Amino acid sequence: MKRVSLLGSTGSVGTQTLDVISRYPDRFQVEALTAGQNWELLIEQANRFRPKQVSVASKELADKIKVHLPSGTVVLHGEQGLIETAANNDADIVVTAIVGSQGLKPTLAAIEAGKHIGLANKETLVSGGHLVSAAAKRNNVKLLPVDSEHSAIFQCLNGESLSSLRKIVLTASGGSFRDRTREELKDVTVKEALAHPNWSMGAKITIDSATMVNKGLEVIEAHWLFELPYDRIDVVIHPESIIHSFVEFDDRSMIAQMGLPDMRVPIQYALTYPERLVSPVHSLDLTELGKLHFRKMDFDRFPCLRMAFDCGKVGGTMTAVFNAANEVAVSRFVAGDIGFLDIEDVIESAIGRHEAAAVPTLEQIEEADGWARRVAAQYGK
Ligand SMILES: NC(=O)C1=CN([C@@H]2O[C@H](COP(=O)(O)OP(=O)(O)OC[C@H]3O[C@@H](n4cnc5c(N)ncnc54)[C@H](OP(=O)(O)O)[C@@H]3O)[C@@H](O)[C@H]2O)C=CC1
Ligand SMILES: CC(=O)[C@@H](O)[C@H](O)COP(=O)(O)O
Ligand SMILES: [Mn+2]
Repeated sequence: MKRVSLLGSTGSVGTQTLDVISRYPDRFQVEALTAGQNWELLIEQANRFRPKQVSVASKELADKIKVHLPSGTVVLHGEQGLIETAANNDADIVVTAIVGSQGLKPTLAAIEAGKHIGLANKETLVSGGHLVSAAAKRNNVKLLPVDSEHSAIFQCLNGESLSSLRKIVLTASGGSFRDRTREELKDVTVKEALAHPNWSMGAKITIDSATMVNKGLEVIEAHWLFELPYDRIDVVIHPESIIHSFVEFDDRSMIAQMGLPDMRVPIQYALTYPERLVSPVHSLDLTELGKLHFRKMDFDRFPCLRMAFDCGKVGGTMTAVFNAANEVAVSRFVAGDIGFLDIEDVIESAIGRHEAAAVPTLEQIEEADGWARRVAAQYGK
């Protein structure tokens, strides 16, 4: 029986993780669940999966839900609640399905407590990749990728010698606006940005996909997960999201992982690795599909991806600044406060003014993150 703590159980990855878990009641036990604001769904989940701990964003919400939970379920809240549910229980694996750099501290706490990580929260590695990577090694903890591209690469590298790996190639759908020119992006709406062509996901990552920030975060995530320099990480546009990523070896063999775009596949693989269990996801019929398409990445059309590569190469606190500025910019865009193209200007204004600290401590990362949030909040005011 594998015991699972799930941070962000009410979100897109969180609910799909519970869907996977519910199909294998003899294999999984839910140890802890956490939500932000969606207390009603959390109550439903807690009564179904009977975790020992739950956590919500605030004390107010914790007080509100107490009476609706199974007896014996401990209710926590805030940052400390996330850290407790990540580290202070009997979980074997913590699935980080929470959004944003707030995932960093609980992830580090889980690793220090010796728990394996099913890593969906890419912002964690973008903000503090070197800390997470070092802690995982020190504690002999596995970082099992949930992000579809990284799961794909992880699967392609199964049993392979990393010394003969030439490069990895992340595929990018191009997001909601992939066929629009920059001129046509000026007045796009939040509703249009939220209409991803292939994946149904939370709002923040869907906007990130449209700006290509998502691929930028994924490049940095891949740098830490697979310990590769940035010049051995490529990105190509693949509009169908059928090939989830691929790798090339020294002998020029390429191995790709493919399947219909459904997050339950990488989620399940992270939970059951190295086993492969039956999944409810439909088979991919390549004859029905007929063709797959690939295009060179256009860094002028998608400047956020160029910025992500540049920040990754600078390293230190620069990637945390990139991430934090983007988080604020996306919230402001969704709130109708700035336009779609302002997102890249917000990021540029923060990274352009930041003096990166190399090999930062957690405190330095938090400081840089907070600074970038203030700069991004002030943009245009
Ligand atoms: N969705 C996808 O298919 C994929 C997502 N990812 C990554 O996985 C992560 C989650 O994405 P996704 O599921 O789409 O996001 P969602 O927005 O759907 O879900 C986010 C989750 O985080 C919780 N949360 C938000 N703020 C807080 C807070 N202050 N305190 C505690 N919990 C909080 C939300 O709670 P509530 O809703 O209750 O407020 C919710 O459970 C992201 O890092 C994303 O980049 C990676 C690959 C694919
Ligand atoms: C499902 C998943 O892993 C997302 O990160 C997805 O890949 C977004 O797609 P694009 O960023 O390629 O549009
Ligand atoms: Mn992805």
